[in-house]
Amino acid sequence: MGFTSELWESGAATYERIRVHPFVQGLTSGDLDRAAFRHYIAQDSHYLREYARALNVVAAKAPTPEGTALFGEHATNANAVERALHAGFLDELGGVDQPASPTTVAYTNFLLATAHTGSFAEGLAAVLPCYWIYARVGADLVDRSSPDPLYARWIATYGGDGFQKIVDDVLTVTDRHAEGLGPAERAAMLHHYATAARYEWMFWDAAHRRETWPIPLA
Ligand SMILES: Cc1ncc(CN)c(N)n1
Repeated sequence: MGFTSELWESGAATYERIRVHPFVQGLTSGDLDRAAFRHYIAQDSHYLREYARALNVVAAKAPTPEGTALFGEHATNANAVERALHAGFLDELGGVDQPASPTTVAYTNFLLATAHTGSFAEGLAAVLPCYWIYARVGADLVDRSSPDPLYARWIATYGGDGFQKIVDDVLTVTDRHAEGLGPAERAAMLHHYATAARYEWMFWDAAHRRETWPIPLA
């Protein structure tokens, strides 16, 4: 691996905190409160809609036709495949109509702002933790899976070879693109990656706390 190993290092301490977070540990032990999982899935539906938008912006800025096709396809997947998975969960858990939480809004605004205002490299670094951290969490949990069939399904999705292949493709694009970048752009990538990794921790934590807005809309 090339520059992506530096990116991973910039979020490694955050990843360790994600790995031991009670939400993540509760998925594999089966002890996670179903209400927290339901909250997470509902928030993730909001998240994925905006994430797909950010991916489409990254796709538009990609310097090669292959890059444009790859991220465009992933945007479609985030909208279609992952959201269909979530719809299945919500069917079983009971649908929930909740507004995007403060953490969901902050994370998705960060992704969209970085993708729109930054270079291709910057947008790429911002969207990368969403891919990579989920693949790592899935890989860490897949052997133990979960006694809860719903959580086992979630773990199998992100711990499976199909998701890993998607992530490997993005890591290859990232390493290749980073070869031609100077120190300033690499530093910006490290910063955006580490920021998005922290938002990933916050997303699990917000679901665990079932975060809502402290003040309702009037
Ligand atoms: C918050 C979040 N981060 C990552 C993923 C995996 N695509 C997701 N579904 N949700």
